[in-house]
Amino acid sequence: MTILMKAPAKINLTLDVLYKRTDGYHEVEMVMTTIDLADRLELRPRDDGKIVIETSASYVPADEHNLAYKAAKLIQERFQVTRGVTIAIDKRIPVAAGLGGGSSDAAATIKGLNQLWDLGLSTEEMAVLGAEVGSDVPFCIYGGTALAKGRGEQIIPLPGPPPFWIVLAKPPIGVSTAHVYQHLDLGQVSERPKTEQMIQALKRREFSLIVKSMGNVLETVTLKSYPEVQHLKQKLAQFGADGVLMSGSGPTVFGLTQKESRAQRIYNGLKGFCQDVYMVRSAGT
Ligand SMILES: C[C@@](CO)(OP(=O)(O)O)[C@H](O)COP(=O)(O)OP(=O)(O)OC[C@H]1O[C@@H](n2ccc(N)nc2=O)[C@H](O)[C@@H]1O
Ligand SMILES: Nc1ncnc2c1ncn2[C@@H]1O[C@H](COP(=O)(O)OP(=O)(O)O)[C@@H](O)[C@H]1O
Repeated sequence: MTILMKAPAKINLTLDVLYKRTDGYHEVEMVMTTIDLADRLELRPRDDGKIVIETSASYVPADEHNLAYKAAKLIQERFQVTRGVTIAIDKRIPVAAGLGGGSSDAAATIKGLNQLWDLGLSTEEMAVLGAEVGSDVPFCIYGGTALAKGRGEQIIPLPGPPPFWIVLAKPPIGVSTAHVYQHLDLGQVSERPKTEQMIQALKRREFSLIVKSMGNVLETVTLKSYPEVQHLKQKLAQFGADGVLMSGSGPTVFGLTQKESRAQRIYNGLKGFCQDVYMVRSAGT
């Protein structure tokens, strides 16, 4: 039996950091939603007990550093599984971009192996396992739209937003999440995202209020280090995006609009300034 899984990317509609914890992580409050840009995973059973990663992208590790490998290894050990698996990853989500691609591959692996190895795990149990692989993995297990708290692993599902288009632009740099958190100075943050207002906006399915509530405190680090990220934000706004923000630790920025024709105009405009531009639908319902 071969299992096929879709591993979608996320964007952060809000990302607030409350304080730095004694364990080195940061206490966060963030609203995340799934978008229609996804890696494809094929999970093929192996009799030799090995975990083998095959990937189309040369810049993604094909060894034990791959988050899908880590997820499979964790499950093998935790449930004393003697069977192996080949995980073929068709990489479509930009890497080290703030879109959670690796986390989503790990989540898809956990869900896929739950089927392939008949583990009978609930969503909650899979999310707890996922948190051992990375802070964003539990959200990817649930998918949809959710408030994430703690270091990101505590998931409170939220109603999905009304449909909208997202234009993503990724400058040709990779940003390390650890580096961005390390250099965050909460004293420098003057504007916080309106998390509670975002939750209300989602409950009321009010696009204009969603746009007004967006914010990401990690922009204070990434925009300072990489002026091109700020430049792309300005271009997204200039070409007509209603809400513009950096996703996660960056460097990908996104613009939202409800009109397909406007999204197309923004996409065409951005193409003149940036090689990596995507136009996708929201998928967080
Ligand atoms: C910033 C966010 C927003 O969604 O996403 P990305 O930009 O990576 O997509 C997440 O908080 C990223 O989650 P994830 O990428 O899973 O992080 P992890 O692997 O758990 O941690 C990587 C490193 O980031 C720092 N870290 C992460 C989460 C957190 N709440 N506080 C932290 O300080 C720690 O230094 C940690 O060693
Ligand atoms: N399956 C995977 N897909 C992408 N990157 C991966 C994967 N496994 C491990 N990585 C590593 O994780 C790092 C972060 O990748 P990614 O999850 O794409 O970042 P982000 O969460 O910022 O979008 C990269 O430097 C990459 O080398």
